[in-house]
Amino acid sequence: MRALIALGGNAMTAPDGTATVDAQRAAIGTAADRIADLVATGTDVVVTHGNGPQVGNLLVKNELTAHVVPMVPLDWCGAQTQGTLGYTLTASLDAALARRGLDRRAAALVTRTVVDPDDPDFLAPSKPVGRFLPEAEAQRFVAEGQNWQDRGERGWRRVVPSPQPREIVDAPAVQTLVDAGYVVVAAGGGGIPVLREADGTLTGVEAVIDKDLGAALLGTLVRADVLVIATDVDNAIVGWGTPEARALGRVGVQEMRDIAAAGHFAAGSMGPKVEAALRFAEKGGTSVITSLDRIRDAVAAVASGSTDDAVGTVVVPEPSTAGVA
Ligand SMILES: Nc1ncnc2c1ncn2[C@@H]1O[C@H](COP(=O)(O)OP(=O)(O)O)[C@@H](O)[C@H]1O
Ligand SMILES: NC(=O)OP(=O)(O)O
Repeated sequence: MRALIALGGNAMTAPDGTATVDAQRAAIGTAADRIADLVATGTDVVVTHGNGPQVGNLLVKNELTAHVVPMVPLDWCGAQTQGTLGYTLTASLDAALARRGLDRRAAALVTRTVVDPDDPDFLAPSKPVGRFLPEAEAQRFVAEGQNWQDRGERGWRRVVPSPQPREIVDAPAVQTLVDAGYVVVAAGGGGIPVLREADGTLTGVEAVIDKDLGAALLGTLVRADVLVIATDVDNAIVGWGTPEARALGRVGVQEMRDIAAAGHFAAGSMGPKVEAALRFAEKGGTSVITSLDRIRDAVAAVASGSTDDAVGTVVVPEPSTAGVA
């Protein structure tokens, strides 16, 4: 069994999104334990992770210090987050694997993802990054030409272009590492966005790819059996925030496409997770959207062919009646 685990914000920062070093280390330590539990079952694991808070914070640091040291572009900031988070994740994973007496090691790979220069998101940025601010403060930055969006209860957040991932340049290297027995950390932040020039060379582009969409593509390319999107809720919910809310259990791709088209999943949060789950399942794999604590049970349920709805929202290639978990 091969699993691609996509770690969400709660696995990378404090529950309120605080991205201090201690908060990140603590969250990543917990995530590493859950992943090591899965590795202990004999599953091959590739891990990918978000970088929204971290890359947004780096962008701010860049801008604030531009009068002292040279600015670097957003794709460099993304690469830096892959480095720092890869370093922290591999350290925590190695320790968690060793605590379980497993003779396995982690390796992190700087990963590039090709995007389309004509992607419409370059003109209408949609990816929230960095910290939340009250509207009045956000409007000051809007006046300076930045793009900010109202993200609901927690306030406003800066948005940057988020083109679709088209090709993961380093997928063959990920495949080689996982085949060799490594727990591989790859395509962090969806991968560093690059354009493929006419002569075949790659040029970085200022954007942040959605990590769940990157995970779906990488999962297909490394022939994962299951894509697990680990977040802070147990299921995708139909009627989210309404009295009719119900948790989705096992659901077929066509039915899930119809539910998504009806607008049940918010853009910038559950929306891309459901889209990623669908893309992976449409290529023949099984996708699960669940909470971090359930990843081992979710993979076990998929491996055994169980229809247990309690493991999360399971999107399967074949048609199925939408179940209530
Ligand atoms: N229909 C929905 N079902 C479940 N959660 C939803 C839904 N719509 C929006 N959400 C929100 O999506 C959040 C998960 O997305 P996000 O915060 O982007 O995750 P992560 O940081 O783990 O990648 C949940 O905490 C929930 O607040
Ligand atoms: N790149 C990305 O999707 O990061 P988050 O999951 O942290 O938003």
